[in-house]
Amino acid sequence: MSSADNRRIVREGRRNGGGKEKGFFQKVHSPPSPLNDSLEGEIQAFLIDEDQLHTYDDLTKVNPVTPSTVLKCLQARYSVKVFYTHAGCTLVALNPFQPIPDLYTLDVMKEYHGAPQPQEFKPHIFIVAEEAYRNVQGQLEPVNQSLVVSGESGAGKTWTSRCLMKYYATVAASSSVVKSQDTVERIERRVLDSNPIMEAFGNACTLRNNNSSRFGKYIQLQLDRCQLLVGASVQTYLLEKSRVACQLANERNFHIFYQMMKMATDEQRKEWKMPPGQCFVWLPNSEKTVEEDCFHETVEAMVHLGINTERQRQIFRVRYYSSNPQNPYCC
Ligand SMILES: Nc1ncnc2c1ncn2[C@@H]1O[C@H](COP(=O)(O)OP(=O)(O)OP(=O)(O)O)[C@@H](O)[C@H]1O
Repeated sequence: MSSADNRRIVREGRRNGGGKEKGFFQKVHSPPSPLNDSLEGEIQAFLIDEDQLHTYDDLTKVNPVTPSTVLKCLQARYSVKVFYTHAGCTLVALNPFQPIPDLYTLDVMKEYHGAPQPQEFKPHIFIVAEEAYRNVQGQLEPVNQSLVVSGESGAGKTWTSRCLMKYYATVAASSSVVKSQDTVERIERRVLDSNPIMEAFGNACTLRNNNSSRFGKYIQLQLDRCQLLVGASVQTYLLEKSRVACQLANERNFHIFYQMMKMATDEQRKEWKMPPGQCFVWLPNSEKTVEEDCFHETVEAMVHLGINTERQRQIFRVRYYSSNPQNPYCC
């Protein structure tokens, strides 16, 4: 998918614990008028049927469309563990903040991919993925597709992007094309392996999110005329470089530094001049263990992406200015 001939937007939402107190539902203050009275009446009439609110799988069907009716519907859906809702051509995804294993299995992917009309299934990120995939095959010429994933920090954008990449790495893979089987498999693997690398070098633990992306990314997946994945590229932008030198209290530097510090072999420590137990002022909160402190996974992904040992050594080499006995970077 690339430039914007056809765009769908996935909007991510954090659920703030809900409730008016936290601004999830905000009352609109406006002077009383007959029009406002009748709108208020319509809203009340709509909301009275509380048991039905979760059944609205498209927010355009909500009537009247107001912040309170829309948010009440989303809240009702969330409370029955339904996390996706259409809003016309946009999909609203709420973050469940817990694993929902059955929602993203291979079988579910196959179901959406194989369905004659996937949009008739219940709202899911795989509907968006599948529609874009089908739209690539234009009537005359292939048509580029774009998916925009937006939302506040912690809303689930990284998660959703991973889901989309997994989906395409699965459905755009071919088991029937013998000639390029190896290549295709390698490309799928590489597409997925780009995630742990980008997250190790570009994500950090923040107050809002243990695995917060500190950069934006534009991922391009390239398909051939048979709709098979043949290439991918990632452009990154606006990396929060200042985090290397300076982090907010209770936040951390980029994951990669902690991964190196915690998981390096004796040989690597020697080479990187990083004795065990040494701590650095610019690597605060290293005692906090996050799931992402996984150096082996990063290195394995680098190998799959063709980054050889010598290149890895260049990347990981730590510059250590030992000439200054009062080195400000160590504590
Ligand atoms: N659909 C989901 N199912 C289970 N967990 C989810 C889902 N969406 C998000 N999460 C979890 O919520 C947390 C925050 O999600 P994520 O890192 O994707 O947010 P983000 O929008 O990319 O944030 P940031 O802008 O800070 O990078 C992660 O721990 C992620 O695993």
